[in-house]
Amino acid sequence: MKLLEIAGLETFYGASQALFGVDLDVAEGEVVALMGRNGMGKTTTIRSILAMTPARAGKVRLGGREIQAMRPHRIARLGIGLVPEGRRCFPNLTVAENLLAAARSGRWNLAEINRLFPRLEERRDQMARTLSGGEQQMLAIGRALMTNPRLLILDEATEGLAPVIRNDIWAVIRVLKAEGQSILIVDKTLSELLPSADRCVVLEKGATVWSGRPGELTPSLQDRYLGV
Ligand SMILES: Nc1ncnc2c1ncn2[C@@H]1O[C@H](COP(=O)(O)OP(=O)(O)OP(=O)(O)O)[C@@H](O)[C@H]1O
Repeated sequence: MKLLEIAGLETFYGASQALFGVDLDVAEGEVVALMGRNGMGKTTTIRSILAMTPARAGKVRLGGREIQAMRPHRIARLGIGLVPEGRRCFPNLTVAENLLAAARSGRWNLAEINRLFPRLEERRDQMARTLSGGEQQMLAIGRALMTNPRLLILDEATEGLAPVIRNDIWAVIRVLKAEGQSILIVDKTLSELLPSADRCVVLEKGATVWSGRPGELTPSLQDRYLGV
């Protein structure tokens, strides 16, 4: 069953069109990599799924229900957890307060997040603004999971982080995948992204131009669609 279905998405920033027909599906339990060079529309697609920048044409369905005309907070409540680019948390709340502020009942609660991210438990009473970049990213992922989303969306979750922290984050993504969490993920490091993805969707100039399994994304396709 398809959890997320996007068809013919077109999105504008003012008069400037950014998306020209994005098609994308995420099945239950699937990890889908949303790919493409800089500026091809990955973040805009994510913003349109959540109606942060609403689409002007096309359909977005979550669990079969059309959501493109809904407000962002309502879409989030229907079960989409976003880890946005730039890892926004409440700087003047503690780690535990940040997590609890996002809580909705389900598999993920404070104890389970602490088990997933032992570093967050060690820092539970620290203000979020005092965390390192990597810890803030863990907190952002923890916050999204605390909403117990049907679909988790990660936009450049490992960007700018030290290798050891990136490894921790990829390990968590593998745990989530093994548990059947549906995930839509944008990440620039193909060597880390491809082994975790079930399927890839490639955007070029705001439109879907290729989709398939990671093993089908040959070096020549990578060069054509993702090379610099
Ligand atoms: N706030 C904005 N106002 C106007 N144009 C924008 C805005 N944000 C993005 N765009 C434009 O929309 C297009 C798609 O950008 P988007 O950020 O979605 O790409 P991306 O694939 O996520 O790129 P990156 O990998 O650099 O984050 C680009 O041409 C970009 O310049």
